[in-house]
Amino acid sequence: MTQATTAYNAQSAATPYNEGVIRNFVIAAMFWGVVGFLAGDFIAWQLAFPALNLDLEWTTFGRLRPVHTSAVIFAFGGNILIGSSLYIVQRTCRTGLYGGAALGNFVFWGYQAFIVMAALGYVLGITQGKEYAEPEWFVDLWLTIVWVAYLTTFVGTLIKRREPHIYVANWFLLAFIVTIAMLHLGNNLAVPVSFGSAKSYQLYAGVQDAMTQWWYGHNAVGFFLTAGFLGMMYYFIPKRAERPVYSYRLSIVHFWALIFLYIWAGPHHLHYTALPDWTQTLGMVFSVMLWMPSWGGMINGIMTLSGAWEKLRTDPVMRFLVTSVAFYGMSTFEGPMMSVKAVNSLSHYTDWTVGHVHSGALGWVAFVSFGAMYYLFPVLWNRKQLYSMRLVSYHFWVATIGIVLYITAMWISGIMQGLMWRAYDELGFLQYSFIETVEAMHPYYVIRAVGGLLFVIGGLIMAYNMYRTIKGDVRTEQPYEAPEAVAGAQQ
Ligand code: HEM
Ligand code: HEM
Ligand SMILES: [Cu+2]
Repeated sequence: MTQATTAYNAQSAATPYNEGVIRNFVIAAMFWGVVGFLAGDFIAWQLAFPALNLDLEWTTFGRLRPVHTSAVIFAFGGNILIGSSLYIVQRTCRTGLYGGAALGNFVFWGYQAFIVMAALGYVLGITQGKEYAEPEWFVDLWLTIVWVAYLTTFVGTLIKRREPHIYVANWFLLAFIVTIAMLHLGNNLAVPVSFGSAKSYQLYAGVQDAMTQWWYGHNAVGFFLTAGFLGMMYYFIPKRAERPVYSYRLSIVHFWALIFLYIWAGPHHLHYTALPDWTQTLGMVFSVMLWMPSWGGMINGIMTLSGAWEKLRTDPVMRFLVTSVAFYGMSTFEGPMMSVKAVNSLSHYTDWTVGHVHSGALGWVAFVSFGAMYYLFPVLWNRKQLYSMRLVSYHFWVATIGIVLYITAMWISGIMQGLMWRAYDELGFLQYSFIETVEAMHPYYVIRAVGGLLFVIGGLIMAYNMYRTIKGDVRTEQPYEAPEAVAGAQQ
């Protein structure tokens, strides 16, 4: 350990960081992660074998699908985002949480209550039917209160910082918090039928409603699934690699470019709909431009490792972090390509979209979270090291194979689906009936579900490793037995 880090640790030991709250968020992320992955794999098997709908209204694909998407995005992703943002803001500002444990715990329990209310609602059929914004008005109101508390504790901590500079990770995290608040309010303007009723109607109608919904949906990707996780990347990769960010200037340039461009790209979800054509073209153009700042982020993340590439071999936690950035690069190349109208006319409504989603969701969002969580376990529970580096490595490979199976199956089935839908015979009739295209998907749905199963198994390996680390156990193993570089990086 260098002298500088020793000095830093001595100082941080004297600073009252609130870590109990962070520990809760990390445990919750692990728990909801496993729940969300299981739900995802279950609906994947349902698509392959419809009998698994069990003929009960509560267990149909239609009701369980939003349980999956909300569990992985808001419960798993949300908990690790809020948890690590409150960790990062304290460390980089060298001060404790504004509002202390009381406000932090309110945010924690309030957020869990939101998740439970949302999920129960879906299973019971209470939904406003907007993708990624399914919860009804009363759940939305509750989330608004919790989110304001979250914003308060984050900004309050920034304001009372003891470090003059606001580190760039906090810029991304603040952009995430503020923009999600704006999207949530804008997209959920609805009037309940009565105060006793769970049902509400949107203020907008028709194409305005669609545009508002995809302004929201697209920017939920941009600010929940991207900006927030970039904040995590900017903290955990340099920490774990023990090197500074490759280019601080690039981080600032791509920050402003990203937030400016993302907001305009929503119409790429509504190509060839009733949306005015110029709006679709605008969305397409901004999406293609978005490729550049996205790759700026990727380059910055990966190049931070320059001079320390051997860590990819020696440190499986680093492997998670860097692979996640590579997947980020891949999905942000695929996205702009799919935004081009000619490509979208083939990909839209097909499994290609689902494959794109999961290369971003599994490869980027989940992997960067896994890396951050493996970093945090020993730090938050005051352990010298993880229980087992070997298990981290197994998790990495099992999950990576799972992702590859998932996205390659979806590329093939998606493109096949698109081509079959547009195939005409020599008389000008459609060559395939819809059910024939559904039958053709079957083998790929099985492959995807097997890939998903591997991803779930990886999650369970991680949960076990976490449990043993918290208990304070250390597994005797080679070659990862407390290598000095790795143990040092965990301080
Ligand atoms: C075990 C891992 C996973 C499996 C097996 C899985 C499976 C599925 C399935 C079968 C669907 C429905 C696709 C359809 O309607 O045709 C879906 C949708 C979705 N999943 Fe996952 N998923 C997994 C993990 C994740 C994670 C970790 C995230 C996010 C962080 C995620 C985000 C989504 C989203 C956003 C959708 C909606 C996609 C769309 O509407 O195009 N999934 N998932
Ligand atoms: C430059 C970046 C990106 C662009 C331009 C982009 C573009 C697109 C396009 C064109 C679609 C298909 C719309 C359709 O035909 O219905 C799509 C869907 C989607 N993308 Fe991306 N994408 C990008 C990055 C990402 C990343 C990094 C993630 C995940 C972390 C992601 C998550 C999603 C989701 C969840 C959907 C499905 C929405 C739905 O229909 O439910 N995207 N994206
Ligand atoms: Cu989009």
